[in-house]
Amino acid sequence: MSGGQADVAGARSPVGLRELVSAAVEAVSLTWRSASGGVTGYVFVTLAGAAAPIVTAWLTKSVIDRLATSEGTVAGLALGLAAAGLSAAALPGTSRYLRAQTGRRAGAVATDRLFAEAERQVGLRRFEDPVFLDRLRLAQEGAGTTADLVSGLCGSLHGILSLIGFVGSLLILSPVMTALVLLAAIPALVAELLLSRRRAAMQWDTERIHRREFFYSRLLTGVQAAVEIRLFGIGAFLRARMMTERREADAAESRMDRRELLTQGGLTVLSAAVAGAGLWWAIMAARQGSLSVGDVAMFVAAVGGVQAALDTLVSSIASFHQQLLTFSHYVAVIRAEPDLPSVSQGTAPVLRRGLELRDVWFRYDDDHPWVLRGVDLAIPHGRSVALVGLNGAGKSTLIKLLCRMYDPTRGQILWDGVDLRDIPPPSLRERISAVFQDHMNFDMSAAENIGLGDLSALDEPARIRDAAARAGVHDTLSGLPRGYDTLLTRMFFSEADKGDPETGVVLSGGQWQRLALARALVRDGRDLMILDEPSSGLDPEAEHEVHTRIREYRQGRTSLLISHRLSAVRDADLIAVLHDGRIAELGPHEALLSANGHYARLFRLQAAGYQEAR
Ligand SMILES: Nc1ncnc2c1ncn2[C@@H]1O[C@H](COP(=O)(O)OP(=O)(O)OP(=O)(O)O)[C@@H](O)[C@H]1O
Repeated sequence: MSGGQADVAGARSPVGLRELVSAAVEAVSLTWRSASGGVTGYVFVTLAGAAAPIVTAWLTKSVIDRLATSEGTVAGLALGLAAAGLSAAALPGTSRYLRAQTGRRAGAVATDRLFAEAERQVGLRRFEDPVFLDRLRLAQEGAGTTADLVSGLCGSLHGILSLIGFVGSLLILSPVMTALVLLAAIPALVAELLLSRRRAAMQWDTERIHRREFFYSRLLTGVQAAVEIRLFGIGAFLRARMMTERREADAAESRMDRRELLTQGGLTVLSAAVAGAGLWWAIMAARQGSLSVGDVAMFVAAVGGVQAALDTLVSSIASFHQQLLTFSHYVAVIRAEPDLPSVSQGTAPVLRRGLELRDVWFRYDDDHPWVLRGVDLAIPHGRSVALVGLNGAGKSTLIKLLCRMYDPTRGQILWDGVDLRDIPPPSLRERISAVFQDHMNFDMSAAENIGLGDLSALDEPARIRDAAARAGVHDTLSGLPRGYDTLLTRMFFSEADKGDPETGVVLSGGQWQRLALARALVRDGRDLMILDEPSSGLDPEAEHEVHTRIREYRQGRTSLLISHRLSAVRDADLIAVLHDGRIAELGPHEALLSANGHYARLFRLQAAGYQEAR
C-alpha cells in the first residue's frame, strides 16, 4: 500500500480538536472566498436579529411602566416597538435568502474542488479502497454543508449576543435567577455535543450500508442488469437484500433519534422548571412591591430570552459540531496524499528505444497473491508485441502498470530508459493510446464517444469520421437518426432531442467495441498503442476486418496487443507468453511453434477447434 494511504485508512479514529479547528477554518475561508457579499449580509442580519428581541423587551418594559405610572409619553416608544417588530418580521426571510444564496455558491466551489482533488489521485488504489469510497461520499455531503457551517457559526454568534443582552437585563433584576438559568444550560450543552458526536459516528457506520443499498437500487433500476434480473427472476431477491440494508440503516438512525428525543425532552423539562420557578419568584416580588409591573414583564421576557438564546446557542454549537465532523471528511479528501508518489516536473521523452519491464513483481495488496513474479520484457520502439496467456495470468494488470495506474511492488518499468515513476503521469498518458478490455460506453453522443479519445477532435468532425471509418463503424454511425450527434443512450435526451425523445439509440456490444477502437484511433500520433482484447465481441467478418486494419496500423508503430484469438497475434513481431507471473516464452510465431511450449499447445488447440468444424 502506498504511503499516502494511512491518512485515509485511519478514518475510524475519532476526529480530534485540531482536525475540527482546521475543518472550521477551511469552511469559513472557502465560504468567504466564494460568497463574501452574502456572508457579510448574513452576519449583519444575524446581529440585527439578535438585537431586535432585546430592544423589544426594554421598550415593552418602559411602555408598561409609563402606562402604570402615567408618567411621560409613550408615542416614541410605541414607534420604536413597531420598528423592532417590523424588523423582527422581515429578518428571518432575508436571512433564509442570504443563507441559501451563500450555500449555493460555496457548495458549488467546494464540490468542484472536491472532484478536482479526487482527480489528483492518479492511480486506481483509492477507488478500490472501501474506506476511501465511504469517505468520498461523506465528503460530497460535507461539500454541500459549507454554508451550513457558516450559518451554524452565525447562529452561535446570534445566541451569544442575545444571551449577553438578556443576561445583562436579567442580572439587573435577579443575579440568583441569572446564575440558575445559566447553570441549567450546562448539561444541555454537554448533552448536545455528545449527541452530535454520536450522530457523526452513526453516520460513518451507516455509510457503507447506504453504499450497498445504493448498489442494489442501481442494479434494480438500471438497464444494464435488467435482462439478467428478469431472466433469472432475481428481482425480489435483490430487493430483499436492498431492504435488509435499508432496515439496518433505519434501525441505527431510529436508535439515535430516540436517544436525542429523550435527552432533549429531559432538558426541556429542566428549562421549563427553571422558568416556572423564576416566574413564581417575580410575581411574589411584585406583590411585595420590590418589582414593578414593567419589571415583571421584563423578567418574563428575559428568562424566555435567555433560555431561547441558550437553546439557539446549544443547538447551533451542536449542529456546527456535527457538520464539522462531516466536513472533516471533505477536508481529509482534499488534503489526502496522492495514491502514487509522482513528480510534477518534466515530460515523457519521445519514445525512440522502447519500453522495458525489469524484474517486475506486483500484487494488488500485501495480503493478495503475487500476480507478476519477475517479469522481464522489452517492447522495442516501432515493433508490435503481442501478450498472450491464460485467464487471470496478469495481462491486463501488466497493462495497468504500463499506464501507471499502479506502481510495481518491486522492479522497474522504463520508458526509453526513464523510470515511469520519474515521469508525471499525465505526461506519460499523453503518449499512450489504448482500447481496454472493459472499455467505457459513455452515455453521450456518438461523436463525443469518439472525441473523448482526444478532446481536440471534438471540434473536428473529419477526424472523428476518419477514426470511425478506420474502426469500421462509420456506416453504422452515419445511419443513426441524427448521425454522429445521436445520443447513444436512452437514459436522457439531448437539448436537440427535447421535442423528439425517440432519437436516443442503443448500440450492440460489438458496435460499442468498434467505437472504443475509434476512440483509441482518434488519438493519433501517440508513441504506444495498447490493444486489450479489441475484437472479442466482434463477428468473424468484423473481427477479420478490424484485425486487418489494426495490423496495418501497427506496422512500424510501437504497440502491445492482448488477444486470446491467437490467429490475430501471429503476425506480431514478438509474442510474449505470460505464465506463472513471468514471461515464459518470447519470440515470433514460427519460433514459438517450433519451441513446442505453451504457445504452440494453445495455438494448436485453437486451430484444431476450427479444423474440426470443417
Ligand atoms: N483490482 C484488483 N484487485 C485485486 N485483484 C485483482 C484486481 N484486478 C485483477 N486482480 C487479480 O489479478 C489477477 C490477474 O488479473 P488480470 O485481469 O490481469 O488477468 P488477465 O490475464 O488479463 O485475465 P483475462 O485473460 O481473463 O482477461 C487475477 O487473479 C485477478 O483476480
